[in-house]
Amino acid sequence: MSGHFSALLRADTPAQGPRVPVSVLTGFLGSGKTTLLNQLLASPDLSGTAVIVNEFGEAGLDQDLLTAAAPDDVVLLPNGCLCCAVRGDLVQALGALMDRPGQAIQRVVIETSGLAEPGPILRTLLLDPLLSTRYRLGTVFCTVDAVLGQNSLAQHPEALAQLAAADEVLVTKLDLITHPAETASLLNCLAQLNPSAPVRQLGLDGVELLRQRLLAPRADLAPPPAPAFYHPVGAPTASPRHLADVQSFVLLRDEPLDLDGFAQWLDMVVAAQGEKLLRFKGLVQTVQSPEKPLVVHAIQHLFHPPAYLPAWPTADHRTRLVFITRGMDREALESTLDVMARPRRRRRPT
Ligand SMILES: Nc1nc2c(ncn2[C@@H]2O[C@H](COP(=O)(O)OP(=O)(O)OP(=O)(O)O)[C@@H](O)[C@H]2O)c(=O)[nH]1
Repeated sequence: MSGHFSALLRADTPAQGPRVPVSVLTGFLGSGKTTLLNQLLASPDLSGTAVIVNEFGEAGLDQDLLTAAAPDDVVLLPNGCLCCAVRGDLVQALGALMDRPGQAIQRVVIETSGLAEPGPILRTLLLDPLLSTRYRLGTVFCTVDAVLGQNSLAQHPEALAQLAAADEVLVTKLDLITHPAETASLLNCLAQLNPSAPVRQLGLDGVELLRQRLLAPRADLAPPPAPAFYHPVGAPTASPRHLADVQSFVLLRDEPLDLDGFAQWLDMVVAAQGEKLLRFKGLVQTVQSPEKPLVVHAIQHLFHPPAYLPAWPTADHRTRLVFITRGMDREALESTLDVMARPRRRRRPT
């Protein structure tokens, strides 16, 4: 039986056992969601946690970067933003998780895309007749980057919507702040924009606190009335209005890239078009270390230190460079990458 009517019929059946909490981890592009989840999932007492990862773009990398999770416990919903194109997929994924054989799911964490507006996702979780008999909303966490967060809130309405939806705000990357005064203005801004959400400045104890919240989420709540930023029930929600000028694409390369050439190319890209770059992440196969993928992250114009994974997470060893941009020229990126990062041929001695 499938379809809307049968879903409603099944929803009349009393729920079997307690409902599984679904926490939502949102936060703007590159604010540290995957990093945080990896730290959390390394904890043995969080086994039984299923993770639904949504990425904006044609090819996600987060499932490969979530190294601490058991592969079967990660469901990837690529190619869109959970609040728009793939909401039906979310309902389906949650349904399938509940029905799957093996160890029962204890909790679910949804990592939204960094461009998702969480309101419609929360509405789906709370109001979908089938889901609400089996799942309940846990905590909505929002990560905010201590360095770039204030700028993102000012520039990107998606970041504001994410903050507004949060039950708890998690400030990440405090280690990159040299003077505590630098965060004062951000904290003030967060308190004004969402006064009801406690702000946690994430250090090691912050992750521990989060672990506790996932193990013992708040009590089973009746669905609250829809806040103003939710779409009214029945209204069309599929229009990705906020994403109209955002493009995502992935550059794939079968051949290993020259590391120095790749680094120069990336520097050039950021120098020339950095203001159009929202997010870049890549798994790179280099000529110098083909067996270990180099993980590269840039958030807007800011690079994080690149790191090598000990091994490729899957059999796919191709270089994958994921861009999320507002108006970057893909063709120019493709052609300059090929010129600058092409493996250098050794000259034969004459
Ligand atoms: N120094 C520092 N770097 C961090 C911290 N948290 C995350 N990062 C780095 O920030 C970059 C982006 O982190 P991710 O965890 O991928 O961010 P994300 O929010 O999942 O990114 P999207 O999925 O693209 O939205 C990576 O290079 C991380 O290593 C932190 O607390 N301190």
